[in-house]
Amino acid sequence: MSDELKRGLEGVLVTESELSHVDGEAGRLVYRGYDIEELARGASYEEVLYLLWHGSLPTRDELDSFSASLAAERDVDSEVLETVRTLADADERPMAALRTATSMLSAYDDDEAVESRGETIEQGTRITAKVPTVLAAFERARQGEAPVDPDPDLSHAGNFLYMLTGVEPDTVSEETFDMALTLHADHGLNASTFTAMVIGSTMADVYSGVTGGIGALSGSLHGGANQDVMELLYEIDESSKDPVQWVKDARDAGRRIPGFGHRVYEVKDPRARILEDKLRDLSDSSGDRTWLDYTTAIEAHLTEEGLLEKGIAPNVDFYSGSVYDSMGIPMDLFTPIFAMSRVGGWVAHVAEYQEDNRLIRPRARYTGPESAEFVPIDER
Ligand SMILES: CC(=O)SCCNC(=O)CCNC(=O)[C@H](O)C(C)(C)COP(=O)(O)OP(=O)(O)OC[C@H]1O[C@@H](n2cnc3c(N)ncnc32)[C@H](O)[C@@H]1OP(=O)(O)O
Ligand SMILES: O=C([O-])CC(=O)C(=O)O
Repeated sequence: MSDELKRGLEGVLVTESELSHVDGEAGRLVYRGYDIEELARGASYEEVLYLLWHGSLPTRDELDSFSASLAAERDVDSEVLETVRTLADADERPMAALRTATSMLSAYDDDEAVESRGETIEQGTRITAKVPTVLAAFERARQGEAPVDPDPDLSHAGNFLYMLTGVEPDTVSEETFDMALTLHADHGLNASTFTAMVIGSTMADVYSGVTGGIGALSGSLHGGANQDVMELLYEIDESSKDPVQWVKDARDAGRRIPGFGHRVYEVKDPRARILEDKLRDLSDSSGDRTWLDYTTAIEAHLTEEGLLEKGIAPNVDFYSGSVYDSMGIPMDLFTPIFAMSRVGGWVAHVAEYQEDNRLIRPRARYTGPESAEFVPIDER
């Protein structure tokens, strides 16, 4: 047994996976061999889910029946929606509300235990289908509006935007959102996926894994960074300072820049490249270049400062927020939207790992005293 200590499990291999490969040196991401650029531009989120869960890209017929099975599971029990409203009234943060409601969904699922890959995928299908309904209902409740029933004829992306606003989205918004879902669907053993896998490795149900995944994703070092980036951009805008000066001051004050740095990528994240292109398209068509100008100026400055040379480059969270903001989506929904996509990856990894399951249980090097004399409470 090795006594080498790897803090943060950096570089530690814990399993084999056929799902996604993050090539940190080349800045390349593939899902089951397919380049993320090609999938983002050519495949829908439903196709990507099918690929991750079933091993190959679907034919048209396979996609139609898969999409229909997902759409058929979108309805959420009224008691869960009632709780969602209570959470919105209590001003709960959207990620925390999503975590609570996802956990509650299991009470309305008759098949709680999962005993095979097929059952994991079936339960995962129900959760993946219901998460957008919960999230949209939460946002509607915050706006004092009733939830909008899901529309089974709309795509996963289109239906979410519809449930959020009550209006069918235009093609550009639907395609942009669908692309964002594809980009966020999976990413090797990131912290939230590993969390879901650890939970799955005890043979707990999928609700537990997804609930844990949402909790892990919410933090500012992980998915929470997309909201932090947007807050930073608004802070710059409201300060009326030059973005480069703002970043210089932030760096002088020892602040980390959210949306920069990654445990695996040593170069710019390929998803950030794609989202930057999308932001450019959206800015060109709206004529508002504010976020594009700020983000590109910050990136150029940090490159000049030598951060990129040190391997601290823009990650997916640096450009995603500006894209969502350009679509009129509230800032604190960015991380829940990340979760709504990543649930597909969590389910895929749990299903894959459980096929040849081994309980995940690492060790800590004990540094406390070996022997301490116990003193009863009243004598301390
Ligand atoms: C979807 C995602 O989860 S993508 C990541 C989203 N998170 C963020 O964007 C938050 C900002 N980034 C970070 O905090 C980090 O880069 C992490 C947590 C993502 C990865 O961190 P780690 O692999 O643990 O690297 P670590 O924290 O040890 O940083 C290594 C060095 O880079 C520096 N660094 C890392 N990120 C940043 C940053 N955003 N801004 C400035 N410096 C940074 C650290 O200060 C450290 O420098 P040092 O060696 O001189 O002390
Ligand atoms: O891989 C990681 O550590 C974080 C990340 O980019 C993701 O989860 O998408």
